[in-house]
Amino acid sequence: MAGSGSTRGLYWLLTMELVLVLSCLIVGVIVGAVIERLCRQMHPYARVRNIIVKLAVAYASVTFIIGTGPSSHEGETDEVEIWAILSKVMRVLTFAAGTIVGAALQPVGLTGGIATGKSTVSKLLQDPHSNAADDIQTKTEFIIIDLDKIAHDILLPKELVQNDSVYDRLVAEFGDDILSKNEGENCSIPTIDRRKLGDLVFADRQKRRRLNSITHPKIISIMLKRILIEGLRLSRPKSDAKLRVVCVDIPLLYEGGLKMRLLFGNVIVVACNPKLQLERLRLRNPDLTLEQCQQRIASQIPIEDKVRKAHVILRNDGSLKSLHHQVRQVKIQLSDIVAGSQRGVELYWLIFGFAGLRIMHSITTS
Ligand SMILES: CC(C)(COP(=O)(O)OP(=O)(O)OC[C@H]1O[C@@H](n2cnc3c(N)ncnc32)[C@H](O)[C@@H]1O)[C@@H](O)C(=O)NCCC(=O)NCCS
Ligand SMILES: Nc1ncnc2c1ncn2[C@@H]1O[C@H](COP(=O)(O)OP(=O)(O)OP(=O)(O)O)[C@@H](O)[C@H]1O
Repeated sequence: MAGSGSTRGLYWLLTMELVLVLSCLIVGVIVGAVIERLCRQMHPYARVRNIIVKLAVAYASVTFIIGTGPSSHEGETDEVEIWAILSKVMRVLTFAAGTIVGAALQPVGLTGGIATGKSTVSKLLQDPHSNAADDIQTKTEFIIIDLDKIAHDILLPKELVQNDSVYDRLVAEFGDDILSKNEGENCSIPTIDRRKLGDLVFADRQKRRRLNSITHPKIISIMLKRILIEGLRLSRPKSDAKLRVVCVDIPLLYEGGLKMRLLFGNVIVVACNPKLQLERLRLRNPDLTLEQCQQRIASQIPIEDKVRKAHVILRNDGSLKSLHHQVRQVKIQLSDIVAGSQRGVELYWLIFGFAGLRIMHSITTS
Protein backbone atom coordinates (compact mmCIF):
# COMPACT_ATOMS: atom_id res chain seq x y z
CA MET A 1 0.00 0.00 0.00
CA ALA A 2 2.81 2.35 0.97
CA GLY A 3 4.54 1.51 -2.33
CA SER A 4 1.47 2.37 -4.43
CA GLY A 5 1.07 5.60 -2.41
CA SER A 6 4.62 6.72 -3.19
CA THR A 7 4.24 5.75 -6.88
CA ARG A 8 1.07 7.82 -7.03
CA GLY A 9 2.96 10.66 -5.38
CA LEU A 10 5.72 10.39 -8.00
CA TYR A 11 3.20 10.42 -10.87
CA TRP A 12 1.54 13.46 -9.32
CA LEU A 13 4.91 15.22 -9.04
CA LEU A 14 5.84 14.38 -12.66
CA THR A 15 2.44 15.54 -13.93
CA MET A 16 2.77 18.81 -12.06
CA GLU A 17 6.27 19.27 -13.46
CA LEU A 18 5.04 18.58 -17.01
CA VAL A 19 2.23 21.11 -16.60
CA LEU A 20 4.72 23.70 -15.31
CA VAL A 21 7.15 23.05 -18.18
CA LEU A 22 4.35 23.29 -20.79
CA SER A 23 3.03 26.47 -19.19
CA CYS A 24 6.54 27.95 -19.37
CA LEU A 25 6.64 27.12 -23.09
CA ILE A 26 3.25 28.73 -23.79
CA VAL A 27 3.97 31.81 -21.68
CA GLY A 28 7.39 32.03 -23.41
CA VAL A 29 5.73 32.10 -26.87
CA ILE A 30 3.39 34.89 -25.76
CA VAL A 31 6.15 36.91 -24.05
CA GLY A 32 8.53 36.49 -27.04
CA ALA A 33 5.84 37.58 -29.52
CA VAL A 34 4.67 40.56 -27.47
CA ILE A 35 8.18 41.86 -26.70
CA GLU A 36 9.33 41.47 -30.30
CA ARG A 37 6.18 43.26 -31.52
CA LEU A 38 6.71 46.05 -28.98
CA CYS A 39 10.34 46.50 -30.00
CA ARG A 40 9.38 46.63 -33.68
CA GLN A 41 6.87 49.35 -32.98
CA MET A 42 9.43 51.53 -31.28
CA HIS A 43 11.28 54.00 -33.43
CA PRO A 44 13.73 52.27 -35.75
CA TYR A 45 17.18 51.93 -34.18
CA ALA A 46 15.77 52.42 -30.68
CA ARG A 47 18.41 49.90 -29.70
CA VAL A 48 19.05 51.13 -26.18
CA ARG A 49 15.34 51.12 -25.35
CA ASN A 50 15.01 47.63 -26.86
CA ILE A 51 17.88 46.36 -24.73
CA ILE A 52 16.40 47.89 -21.56
CA VAL A 53 12.96 46.37 -22.25
CA LYS A 54 14.45 42.96 -23.03
CA LEU A 55 16.77 43.06 -19.98
CA ALA A 56 13.85 43.90 -17.69
CA VAL A 57 11.64 41.14 -19.13
CA ALA A 58 14.42 38.54 -19.00
CA TYR A 59 15.30 39.42 -15.40
CA ALA A 60 11.65 39.40 -14.26
CA SER A 61 10.93 36.08 -16.04
CA VAL A 62 13.96 34.30 -14.61
CA THR A 63 13.26 35.59 -11.10
CA PHE A 64 9.66 34.37 -11.39
CA ILE A 65 10.50 30.95 -12.88
CA ILE A 66 13.31 30.27 -10.40
CA GLY A 67 11.08 31.31 -7.52
CA THR A 68 8.22 28.89 -8.37
CA GLY A 69 7.90 25.10 -8.23
CA PRO A 70 9.83 22.65 -6.04
CA SER A 71 12.83 24.16 -4.28
CA SER A 72 15.51 22.72 -2.05
CA HIS A 73 15.69 23.48 1.66
CA GLU A 74 18.45 23.04 4.18
CA GLY A 75 18.85 19.41 5.28
CA GLU A 76 17.19 17.88 2.18
CA THR A 77 18.75 14.91 0.44
CA ASP A 78 21.06 15.39 -2.56
CA GLU A 79 18.42 13.80 -4.85
CA VAL A 80 15.81 16.36 -3.85
CA GLU A 81 18.26 19.21 -4.39
CA ILE A 82 19.30 17.91 -7.81
CA TRP A 83 15.63 17.44 -8.73
CA ALA A 84 14.85 21.04 -7.73
CA ILE A 85 17.76 22.40 -9.82
CA LEU A 86 16.89 20.21 -12.84
CA SER A 87 13.29 21.33 -12.63
CA LYS A 88 14.31 25.01 -12.71
CA VAL A 89 16.69 24.41 -15.64
CA MET A 90 13.93 22.64 -17.60
CA ARG A 91 11.46 25.45 -17.01
CA VAL A 92 13.94 28.14 -18.00
CA LEU A 93 14.91 26.19 -21.14
CA THR A 94 11.32 25.72 -22.30
CA PHE A 95 10.50 29.35 -21.52
CA ALA A 96 13.52 30.53 -23.54
CA ALA A 97 12.60 28.16 -26.41
CA GLY A 98 9.08 29.61 -26.29
CA THR A 99 10.41 33.16 -26.63
CA ILE A 100 12.43 32.11 -29.70
CA VAL A 101 9.27 30.74 -31.32
CA GLY A 102 7.23 33.81 -30.31
CA ALA A 103 9.88 36.20 -31.62
CA ALA A 104 9.97 34.31 -34.95
CA LEU A 105 6.20 34.67 -35.34
CA GLN A 106 6.42 38.23 -36.65
CA PRO A 107 5.30 38.20 -40.27
CA VAL A 108 4.39 41.25 -42.31
CA GLY A 109 0.98 40.96 -43.99
CA LEU A 110 0.63 41.94 -47.64
CA THR A 111 -3.00 42.34 -48.61
CA GLY A 112 -5.40 44.33 -50.77
CA GLY A 113 -8.27 43.65 -53.15
CA ILE A 114 -8.38 41.16 -55.99
CA ALA A 115 -6.11 42.35 -58.85
CA THR A 116 -4.90 45.47 -57.03
CA GLY A 117 -1.28 44.33 -57.45
CA LYS A 118 -0.26 42.13 -54.48
CA SER A 119 1.64 39.59 -56.60
CA THR A 120 3.38 42.40 -58.49
CA VAL A 121 4.48 43.91 -55.16
CA SER A 122 5.59 40.46 -53.87
CA LYS A 123 7.89 40.07 -56.87
CA LEU A 124 9.38 43.53 -56.31
CA LEU A 125 9.92 42.85 -52.60
CA GLN A 126 11.79 39.65 -53.36
CA ASP A 127 13.88 41.13 -56.16
CA PRO A 128 17.26 42.27 -54.75
CA HIS A 129 17.75 44.46 -57.85
CA SER A 130 14.90 46.65 -56.69
CA ASN A 131 16.80 47.53 -53.51
CA ALA A 132 18.03 51.07 -53.01
CA ALA A 133 21.79 51.41 -52.52
CA ASP A 134 21.29 51.50 -48.78
CA ASP A 135 23.54 49.57 -46.42
CA ILE A 136 20.91 47.88 -44.23
CA GLN A 137 18.37 47.33 -46.93
CA THR A 138 20.74 45.46 -49.21
CA LYS A 139 21.43 43.13 -46.30
CA THR A 140 17.76 42.39 -45.81
CA GLU A 141 16.16 39.36 -47.39
CA PHE A 142 12.42 39.45 -48.11
CA ILE A 143 10.76 36.04 -47.99
CA ILE A 144 7.27 35.75 -49.47
CA ILE A 145 4.72 33.16 -48.40
CA ASP A 146 2.02 33.14 -51.07
CA LEU A 147 -1.36 31.99 -49.74
CA ASP A 148 -2.93 31.80 -53.22
CA LYS A 149 -0.23 29.26 -54.08
CA ILE A 150 -0.92 27.28 -50.88
CA ALA A 151 -4.67 27.44 -51.66
CA HIS A 152 -4.00 25.96 -55.11
CA ASP A 153 -1.73 23.19 -53.76
CA ILE A 154 -4.27 21.90 -51.23
CA LEU A 155 -6.83 21.38 -54.02
CA LEU A 156 -4.62 18.61 -55.44
CA PRO A 157 -5.54 14.96 -54.70
CA LYS A 158 -3.94 13.41 -51.61
CA GLU A 159 -1.82 11.17 -53.83
CA LEU A 160 0.15 14.35 -54.62
CA VAL A 161 0.06 16.39 -51.41
CA GLN A 162 -0.84 13.77 -48.75
CA ASN A 163 -2.31 15.21 -45.54
CA ASP A 164 -2.51 18.74 -46.90
CA SER A 165 -5.17 17.81 -49.47
CA VAL A 166 -8.79 18.98 -49.15
CA TYR A 167 -9.66 17.36 -52.51
CA ASP A 168 -11.89 14.60 -51.09
CA ARG A 169 -13.81 16.99 -48.83
CA LEU A 170 -14.42 19.45 -51.68
CA VAL A 171 -15.59 16.72 -54.07
CA ALA A 172 -17.90 15.39 -51.33
CA GLU A 173 -19.24 18.93 -50.72
CA PHE A 174 -19.58 20.26 -54.29
CA GLY A 175 -19.81 17.05 -56.35
CA ASP A 176 -18.07 15.82 -59.49
CA ASP A 177 -19.06 18.97 -61.40
CA ILE A 178 -15.99 20.79 -60.07
CA LEU A 179 -13.62 18.21 -61.60
CA SER A 180 -11.76 18.71 -64.85
CA LYS A 181 -12.59 16.44 -67.76
CA ASN A 182 -8.92 15.65 -68.30
CA GLU A 183 -6.90 13.70 -65.81
CA GLY A 184 -4.18 15.47 -63.81
CA GLU A 185 -0.68 15.76 -65.25
CA ASN A 186 1.09 13.75 -62.57
CA CYS A 187 -1.72 11.55 -61.45
CA SER A 188 -4.48 9.43 -62.91
CA ILE A 189 -7.29 11.12 -60.92
CA PRO A 190 -9.14 14.13 -62.43
CA THR A 191 -8.05 17.36 -60.71
CA ILE A 192 -10.29 20.13 -59.36
CA ASP A 193 -10.96 22.73 -62.05
CA ARG A 194 -10.43 26.07 -60.26
CA ARG A 195 -12.37 27.89 -62.95
CA LYS A 196 -15.47 25.72 -62.33
CA LEU A 197 -15.14 25.91 -58.56
CA GLY A 198 -14.59 29.69 -58.77
CA ASP A 199 -17.69 30.21 -60.95
CA LEU A 200 -19.71 28.23 -58.40
CA VAL A 201 -18.54 29.91 -55.19
CA PHE A 202 -18.20 33.53 -56.31
CA ALA A 203 -21.84 33.46 -57.50
CA ASP A 204 -23.16 32.06 -54.20
CA ARG A 205 -22.23 33.37 -50.76
CA GLN A 206 -23.27 30.20 -48.91
CA LYS A 207 -21.16 28.01 -51.17
CA ARG A 208 -18.22 30.39 -50.74
CA ARG A 209 -18.60 30.12 -46.96
CA ARG A 210 -18.56 26.34 -47.22
CA LEU A 211 -15.46 26.44 -49.41
CA ASN A 212 -13.76 28.80 -46.94
CA SER A 213 -14.67 26.61 -43.96
CA ILE A 214 -12.95 23.65 -45.63
CA THR A 215 -9.90 25.40 -47.09
CA HIS A 216 -9.06 28.17 -44.57
CA PRO A 217 -8.12 26.04 -41.51
CA LYS A 218 -5.71 24.03 -43.70
CA ILE A 219 -4.27 27.16 -45.34
CA ILE A 220 -3.76 28.80 -41.92
CA SER A 221 -2.00 25.78 -40.41
CA ILE A 222 0.36 25.50 -43.43
CA MET A 223 0.94 29.27 -43.25
CA LEU A 224 1.86 29.15 -39.52
CA LYS A 225 4.30 26.29 -40.12
CA ARG A 226 5.92 28.19 -43.01
CA ILE A 227 6.16 31.42 -40.96
CA LEU A 228 7.97 29.52 -38.19
CA ILE A 229 10.31 27.71 -40.59
CA GLU A 230 11.20 30.97 -42.33
CA GLY A 231 11.30 33.01 -39.10
CA LEU A 232 13.67 30.51 -37.45
CA ARG A 233 15.73 30.33 -40.66
CA LEU A 234 15.30 26.54 -40.91
CA SER A 235 14.39 26.66 -44.57
CA ARG A 236 17.55 27.02 -46.62
CA PRO A 237 21.30 27.53 -46.37
CA LYS A 238 22.14 30.85 -44.75
CA SER A 239 22.28 33.73 -47.19
CA ASP A 240 24.50 36.78 -46.83
CA ALA A 241 21.53 38.78 -45.60
CA LYS A 242 21.79 39.89 -41.98
CA LEU A 243 18.10 40.59 -41.58
CA ARG A 244 15.08 38.69 -42.74
CA VAL A 245 11.55 39.97 -43.26
CA VAL A 246 8.90 37.30 -43.71
CA CYS A 247 5.96 38.65 -45.74
CA VAL A 248 2.71 36.76 -46.22
CA ASP A 249 0.75 37.57 -49.39
CA ILE A 250 -2.68 37.07 -47.83
CA PRO A 251 -5.62 38.40 -49.87
CA LEU A 252 -8.20 37.81 -47.11
CA LEU A 253 -6.25 39.15 -44.10
CA TYR A 254 -8.95 41.55 -42.88
CA GLU A 255 -11.74 39.13 -43.85
CA GLY A 256 -9.97 36.66 -41.49
CA GLY A 257 -10.95 38.72 -38.42
CA LEU A 258 -9.23 39.40 -35.11
CA LYS A 259 -6.85 36.41 -35.04
CA MET A 260 -5.27 37.47 -38.33
CA ARG A 261 -5.01 41.08 -37.16
CA LEU A 262 -3.26 39.90 -33.98
CA LEU A 263 -0.78 37.79 -35.94
CA PHE A 264 0.24 40.53 -38.36
CA GLY A 265 1.87 43.44 -36.53
CA ASN A 266 2.59 45.28 -39.77
CA VAL A 267 0.20 45.22 -42.70
CA ILE A 268 0.84 46.57 -46.19
CA VAL A 269 -2.30 47.22 -48.23
CA VAL A 270 -1.94 47.45 -52.02
CA ALA A 271 -4.82 49.57 -53.30
CA CYS A 272 -6.01 51.09 -56.53
CA ASN A 273 -9.24 52.81 -57.47
CA PRO A 274 -12.19 50.44 -58.07
CA LYS A 275 -12.47 51.34 -61.77
CA LEU A 276 -8.83 50.45 -62.38
CA GLN A 277 -9.20 47.29 -60.28
CA LEU A 278 -12.04 46.07 -62.52
CA GLU A 279 -10.08 47.02 -65.64
CA ARG A 280 -6.96 45.12 -64.49
CA LEU A 281 -8.97 42.08 -63.48
CA ARG A 282 -10.72 41.98 -66.87
CA LEU A 283 -7.43 42.41 -68.68
CA ARG A 284 -5.72 39.68 -66.65
CA ASN A 285 -8.66 37.25 -66.76
CA PRO A 286 -10.29 37.79 -70.18
CA ASP A 287 -12.15 34.48 -69.75
CA LEU A 288 -14.31 36.00 -66.99
CA THR A 289 -17.48 37.95 -67.87
CA LEU A 290 -18.02 41.49 -66.53
CA GLU A 291 -20.54 40.08 -64.03
CA GLN A 292 -18.13 37.42 -62.79
CA CYS A 293 -15.41 40.05 -62.32
CA GLN A 294 -17.83 42.23 -60.34
CA GLN A 295 -18.87 39.23 -58.21
CA ARG A 296 -15.22 38.49 -57.34
CA ILE A 297 -14.60 42.10 -56.30
CA ALA A 298 -17.85 42.19 -54.28
CA SER A 299 -16.88 39.00 -52.40
CA GLN A 300 -14.22 40.97 -50.49
CA ILE A 301 -14.23 43.87 -48.02
CA PRO A 302 -14.15 47.14 -50.05
CA ILE A 303 -10.58 48.25 -50.68
CA GLU A 304 -10.98 51.65 -48.98
CA ASP A 305 -11.99 49.89 -45.72
CA LYS A 306 -8.75 47.90 -45.91
CA VAL A 307 -6.79 51.09 -46.58
CA ARG A 308 -8.19 52.63 -43.37
CA LYS A 309 -6.84 49.73 -41.30
CA ALA A 310 -3.41 49.51 -43.01
CA HIS A 311 -0.04 50.36 -41.46
CA VAL A 312 1.55 50.94 -44.86
CA ILE A 313 -0.39 51.87 -48.02
CA LEU A 314 0.86 51.27 -51.55
CA ARG A 315 -1.25 53.24 -54.02
CA ASN A 316 -1.07 51.34 -57.27
CA ASP A 317 -3.03 53.80 -59.42
CA GLY A 318 -0.11 54.81 -61.60
CA SER A 319 2.61 53.16 -63.63
CA LEU A 320 4.69 50.13 -62.65
CA LYS A 321 7.63 52.54 -62.28
CA SER A 322 5.77 54.51 -59.63
CA LEU A 323 4.86 51.26 -57.82
CA HIS A 324 8.51 50.21 -57.97
CA HIS A 325 9.57 53.49 -56.37
CA GLN A 326 7.04 53.08 -53.52
CA VAL A 327 8.11 49.47 -52.90
CA ARG A 328 11.70 50.65 -52.55
CA GLN A 329 10.65 53.07 -49.79
CA VAL A 330 8.65 50.33 -48.07
CA LYS A 331 11.68 48.03 -48.17
CA ILE A 332 13.76 50.66 -46.39
CA GLN A 333 10.98 51.20 -43.83
CA LEU A 334 10.60 47.46 -43.11
CA SER A 335 14.36 46.93 -42.92
CA ASP A 336 14.56 49.74 -40.35
CA ILE A 337 11.75 48.28 -38.25
CA VAL A 338 13.33 44.82 -38.21
CA ALA A 339 16.83 46.21 -37.67
CA GLY A 340 15.65 48.26 -34.68
CA SER A 341 14.44 45.10 -32.95
CA GLN A 342 16.73 42.33 -34.24
CA ARG A 343 19.89 44.28 -33.56
CA GLY A 344 18.94 44.65 -29.90
CA VAL A 345 20.26 42.00 -27.52
CA GLU A 346 18.07 38.92 -27.96
CA LEU A 347 15.67 38.14 -25.14
CA TYR A 348 16.40 34.42 -25.01
CA TRP A 349 20.16 34.90 -24.58
CA LEU A 350 19.41 37.18 -21.66
CA ILE A 351 17.13 34.55 -20.18
CA PHE A 352 19.84 31.90 -20.46
CA GLY A 353 22.38 34.31 -18.96
CA PHE A 354 20.27 35.35 -15.98
CA ALA A 355 19.13 31.80 -15.35
CA GLY A 356 22.72 30.49 -15.33
CA LEU A 357 23.75 33.17 -12.85
CA ARG A 358 20.76 32.61 -10.57
CA ILE A 359 21.17 28.83 -10.55
CA MET A 360 24.92 29.11 -9.87
CA HIS A 361 24.10 31.52 -7.08
CA SER A 362 21.55 29.16 -5.48
CA ILE A 363 24.00 26.20 -5.73
CA THR A 364 26.87 28.11 -4.12
CA THR A 365 24.72 29.48 -1.28
CA SER A 366 22.90 26.19 -0.43
C1 LIG B 1 -12.06 29.83 -55.67
C2 LIG B 1 -10.75 29.37 -56.27
C3 LIG B 1 -10.81 27.89 -56.63
C4 LIG B 1 -10.53 30.20 -57.56
O1 LIG B 1 -9.26 29.91 -58.11
P1 LIG B 1 -8.61 30.90 -59.19
O2 LIG B 1 -7.37 30.26 -59.70
O3 LIG B 1 -9.65 31.28 -60.20
O4 LIG B 1 -8.27 32.23 -58.38
P2 LIG B 1 -7.05 32.46 -57.39
O5 LIG B 1 -6.96 31.32 -56.44
O6 LIG B 1 -5.83 32.81 -58.15
O7 LIG B 1 -7.56 33.70 -56.54
C5 LIG B 1 -7.52 35.00 -57.09
C6 LIG B 1 -7.99 35.97 -56.07
O8 LIG B 1 -9.35 35.72 -55.76
C7 LIG B 1 -9.60 36.14 -54.44
N1 LIG B 1 -10.20 35.00 -53.68
C8 LIG B 1 -9.85 33.71 -53.71
N2 LIG B 1 -10.63 32.99 -52.88
C9 LIG B 1 -11.48 33.85 -52.33
C10 LIG B 1 -12.54 33.73 -51.38
N3 LIG B 1 -12.85 32.53 -50.86
N4 LIG B 1 -13.22 34.85 -51.02
C11 LIG B 1 -12.91 36.06 -51.55
N5 LIG B 1 -11.92 36.25 -52.45
C12 LIG B 1 -11.22 35.16 -52.83
C13 LIG B 1 -8.25 36.54 -53.85
O9 LIG B 1 -8.08 37.93 -53.95
C14 LIG B 1 -7.28 35.87 -54.75
O10 LIG B 1 -6.03 36.53 -54.75
C15 LIG B 1 -9.55 29.60 -55.30
O11 LIG B 1 -9.31 30.96 -55.17
C16 LIG B 1 -9.80 29.01 -53.93
O12 LIG B 1 -9.63 27.83 -53.71
N6 LIG B 1 -10.20 29.88 -52.96
C17 LIG B 1 -10.46 29.44 -51.59
C18 LIG B 1 -9.24 29.63 -50.75
C19 LIG B 1 -8.95 31.08 -50.47
O13 LIG B 1 -9.64 31.73 -49.70
N7 LIG B 1 -7.91 31.61 -51.14
C20 LIG B 1 -7.47 32.96 -50.95
C21 LIG B 1 -6.20 33.00 -50.19
S1 LIG B 1 -6.40 32.62 -48.51
N1 LIG C 1 0.95 49.65 -61.87
C1 LIG C 1 0.47 48.78 -62.77
N2 LIG C 1 0.31 49.15 -64.05
C2 LIG C 1 -0.20 48.28 -64.96
N3 LIG C 1 -0.59 47.03 -64.69
C3 LIG C 1 -0.46 46.60 -63.43
C4 LIG C 1 0.08 47.44 -62.40
N4 LIG C 1 0.09 46.75 -61.24
C5 LIG C 1 -0.40 45.52 -61.52
N5 LIG C 1 -0.73 45.43 -62.84
C6 LIG C 1 -1.35 44.29 -63.53
O1 LIG C 1 -2.63 44.09 -62.93
C7 LIG C 1 -2.93 42.70 -62.84
C8 LIG C 1 -3.24 42.35 -61.37
O2 LIG C 1 -2.04 42.44 -60.63
P1 LIG C 1 -1.61 41.28 -59.61
O3 LIG C 1 -1.77 39.95 -60.25
O4 LIG C 1 -0.29 41.66 -59.07
O5 LIG C 1 -2.77 41.50 -58.54
P2 LIG C 1 -3.10 40.64 -57.24
O6 LIG C 1 -3.57 41.62 -56.24
O7 LIG C 1 -1.96 39.79 -56.88
O8 LIG C 1 -4.31 39.77 -57.78
P3 LIG C 1 -5.04 38.51 -57.06
O9 LIG C 1 -5.84 39.08 -55.94
O10 LIG C 1 -5.91 37.96 -58.10
O11 LIG C 1 -3.98 37.57 -56.62
C9 LIG C 1 -1.75 41.96 -63.40
O12 LIG C 1 -2.03 41.62 -64.73
C10 LIG C 1 -0.61 42.97 -63.32
O13 LIG C 1 0.35 42.76 -64.32
